[in-house]
Amino acid sequence: MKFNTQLIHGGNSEDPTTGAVSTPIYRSSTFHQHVLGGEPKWEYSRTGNPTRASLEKLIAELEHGTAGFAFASGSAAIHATFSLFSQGDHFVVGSDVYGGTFRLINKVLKRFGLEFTVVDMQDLEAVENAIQDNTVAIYFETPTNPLLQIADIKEIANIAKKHGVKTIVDNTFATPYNQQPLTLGADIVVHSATKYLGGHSDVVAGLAVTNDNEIAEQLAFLQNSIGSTLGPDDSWLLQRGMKTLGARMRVHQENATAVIDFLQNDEHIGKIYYPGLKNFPGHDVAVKQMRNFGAMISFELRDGLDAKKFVESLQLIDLAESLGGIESLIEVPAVMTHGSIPREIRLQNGIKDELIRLSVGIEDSEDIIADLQQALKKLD
Ligand SMILES: Cc1ncc(COP(=O)(O)O)c(C=O)c1O
Ligand SMILES: N[C@@H](CCSC[C@H](N)C(=O)O)C(=O)O
Repeated sequence: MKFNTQLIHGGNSEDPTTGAVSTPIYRSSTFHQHVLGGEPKWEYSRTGNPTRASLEKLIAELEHGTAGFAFASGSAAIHATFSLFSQGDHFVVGSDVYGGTFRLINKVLKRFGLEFTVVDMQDLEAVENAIQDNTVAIYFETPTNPLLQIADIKEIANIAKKHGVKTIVDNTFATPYNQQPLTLGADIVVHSATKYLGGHSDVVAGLAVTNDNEIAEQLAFLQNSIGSTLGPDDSWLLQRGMKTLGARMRVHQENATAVIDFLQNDEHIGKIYYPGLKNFPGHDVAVKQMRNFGAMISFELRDGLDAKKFVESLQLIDLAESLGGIESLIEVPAVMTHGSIPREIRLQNGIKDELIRLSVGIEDSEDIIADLQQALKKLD
């Protein structure tokens, strides 16, 4: 089955009891057991729920994994993934990651004895040099949030394999439509499904996928033990949203291409961060490992222009934290999504105070561009 067909017919596309073509919402916390001490397929909804199971099967299929796990948020999926490891274990992590992931690592996981070395994932030599005797995994986003940096998944996974460590990729920005890290050698993929997968800014959810049976068994255990699972209503809503991922991504892409063209030719715009640009550092790797470049764009205004005035002047594009929804969203990472990273670390990693991040939606591109244009004119 090809990708778009899989989106629609994957998972448990037909309910075994009724034949319903939309997976029913099994809104039951527990399930009747016919014999005492048997091994029922369903026993309790934290352990397993048929609606959630359909979604988990679907994401496993889309990412070419063998098992998928749905969580209450992307952060919960990442937390459960790090919970595979133990006190004293060391990780090499990408220097540009979502602010909440930075916070989880520094304010939570370190307290439980996990150790981290932060590395620019574009520098393969630095990645390999950061591996220690107690390193257990390499964790990174590609493209990254918010600088859109590209890491070479295949090369990093090869380094990881050489040293007997796991590769974990946050695939939120690319989605399995644009990139499938497990096929490039990664061991675990995590998602904030709140973003493109859900696609409509109406659900907070997280997913993890692996193709390693041992990891899958442990993740199932952790998902049940920690208990940060996705409920049946949100599981249904997420799977419903995912059915149109391919169709949405095509329009996101078309619009992003038009917006990039506009930004490149507007006199108010300074540096643009977008892997589709030929002179962008990760462009060649992106061409190699992605179907297309996605619809996340970061940029700076020309020196001296007021980013706050610009984002507050937008009328169609929402000033809001999040991305990947059908509506265009804009934000200033230093103040919003990456505010939990201390300023000096943000600056060290290349996130300037005035950096602007745009999630290009699927409205008519002319309207998105007209809105950007009128807000930029206000800066004259
Ligand atoms: C790349 C990335 N990973 C993980 C997360 C965490 O996801 P969630 O907000 O669903 O917890 C986010 C955003 O929140 C993100 O942008
Ligand atoms: N205020 C929230 C930040 C949410 S950011 C959501 C998303 N990852 C994005 O990058 O837009 C928090 O502090 O957790």
